[in-house]
Amino acid sequence: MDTPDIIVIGGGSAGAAMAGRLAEGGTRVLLVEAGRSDKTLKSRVPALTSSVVQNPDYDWCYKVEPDPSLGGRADVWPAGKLLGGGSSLNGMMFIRGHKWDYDHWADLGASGWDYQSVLPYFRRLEDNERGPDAWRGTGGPIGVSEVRSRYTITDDWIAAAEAAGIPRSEDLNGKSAEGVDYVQVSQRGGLRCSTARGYLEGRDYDGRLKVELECQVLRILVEDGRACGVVVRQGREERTWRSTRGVVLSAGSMNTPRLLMLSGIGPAEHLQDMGIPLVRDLPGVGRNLQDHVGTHLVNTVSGTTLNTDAQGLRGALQLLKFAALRTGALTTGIGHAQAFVHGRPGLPAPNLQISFAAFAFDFDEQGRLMLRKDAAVSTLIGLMRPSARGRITLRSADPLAPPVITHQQLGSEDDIEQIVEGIAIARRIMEATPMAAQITGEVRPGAALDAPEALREYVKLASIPLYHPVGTAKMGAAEDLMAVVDPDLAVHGVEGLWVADASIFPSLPAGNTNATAIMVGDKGSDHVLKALRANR
Ligand SMILES: Cc1cc2nc3c(=O)[nH]c(=O)nc-3n(C[C@H](O)[C@H](O)[C@H](O)COP(=O)(O)OP(=O)(O)OC[C@H]3O[C@@H](n4cnc5c(N)ncnc54)[C@H](O)[C@@H]3O)c2cc1C
Repeated sequence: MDTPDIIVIGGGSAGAAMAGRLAEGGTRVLLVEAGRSDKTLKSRVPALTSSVVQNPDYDWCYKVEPDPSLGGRADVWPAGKLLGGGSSLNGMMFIRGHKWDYDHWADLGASGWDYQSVLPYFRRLEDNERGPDAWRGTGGPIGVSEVRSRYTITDDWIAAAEAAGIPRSEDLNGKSAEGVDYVQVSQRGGLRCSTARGYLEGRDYDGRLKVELECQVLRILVEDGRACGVVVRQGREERTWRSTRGVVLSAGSMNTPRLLMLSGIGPAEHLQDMGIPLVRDLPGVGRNLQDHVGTHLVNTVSGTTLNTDAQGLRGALQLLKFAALRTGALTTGIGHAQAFVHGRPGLPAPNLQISFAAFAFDFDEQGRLMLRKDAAVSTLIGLMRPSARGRITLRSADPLAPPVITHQQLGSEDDIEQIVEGIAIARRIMEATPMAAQITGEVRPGAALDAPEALREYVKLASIPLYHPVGTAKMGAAEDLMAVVDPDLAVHGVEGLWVADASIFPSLPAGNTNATAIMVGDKGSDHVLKALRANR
């Protein structure tokens, strides 16, 4: 390909969708991805996810600053560094979020991103095993399937949740995102269906799409106020690639603000401190960082769970099952059933995601995460609308230096209180029929931890980030000084530059963020195509 029309930076959940759809729409696209190919069993076989997460060959492994709200812990935040990005290493839970979330985006200034406007894109991006209806789609690039690692105890958990008063949802991605149901996963035929697989694999769109791997963009070239190319590092070489119509930045919530700032687009004062010449003062770049946070309830149980299935001969049987039928333990994602609930009255939408898995992890003596050896289940109580807002800044002007990530997962006493309320709901499910008869113990927090104050302390120490960073280049109206892109995803004040990834979310949706990021890439392509047609 000669000079492309558009360069897309980052082939992750949103970027691969963006690049595929732009090429489908007649645009000549160069997709530049820092990571390697996702065509490896480690990514494709669902249960091998743990071999890519926190593996620097496939993961950016960002170390955040010590978080005072988590007792000063400095966690490592994983982020996909391979084609497909997060969609190639995540837990594969496929969930869109609540109607209210998108109507709220529109209220925050993202006009044209209300629920009715995003729904057609959620439908067109998926190939839903449950079939189509007014809310769900078939024939799209992303396979959405039922969990193929089925355990009776998951059915029992759903029944117990109903007995505890949580209504059964027909489809949490359908008419109502409230109640309890099985998880759906982004898989096709028992293998992970990343955006690399869904939008790119085996397709070059009649020569209109070229993908460069292991090629890290160092900065975006802006000349006379217009984005016209990128400076990249491939191997030891540094080079410049130009495009005729512009650049789409889809490098994810940590790298998108980093690249904007390295290119002179961001808070003027910070750029001056870093010695980077200012191209456009946008104070919102890197601000508004949000992430879900959650705490686990872990129970030992009688009967079979994935933990016991992973041992010895049973483990061998699971291997055979996977090889022959693409079912069983090796197809597991991070959750098997889930409930979206209102933890307290008066909320416009559920504030808690309670995810159940028919397995549980523990830490070994070196502090590494290991599957427990006994039959155990885990319930993750996730806070859907945490109050904290963090920040991404540059460490230096060195484009290879990791960014500084400053965040407090638990931003207020009320955040902690909501999780404590969620633990009470999760415990009530375990005490309900038919779960109660199978519970042999509570490992975490531990039955002795019952008093509210003790539980609050537990939440502060045991909560974990859910790896859903969003919002660091937020979309908003022109009059919102902290908005980085407008509702067409165009960067304020720079021609020919768009952002499409989770960084543009004005706020967190209720649920894991991959499906929403893909929707942003897919819908975003229509905004870019519209702009290209208008400026012909
Ligand atoms: C461990 C983990 C588990 C998760 N589990 C789930 C789940 O079960 N369900 C769910 O819905 N969500 C889950 N998520 C979240 C979800 O995967 C992300 O929200 C989503 O992938 C974000 O998409 P994105 O397009 O914004 O960024 P990404 O998918 O991260 O894409 C960014 C891409 O840009 C590339 N890139 C970055 N910088 C450069 C550069 N300078 N030059 C070139 N390329 C660059 C990256 O390598 C990457 O491929 C999980 C995330 C993680 C990390």
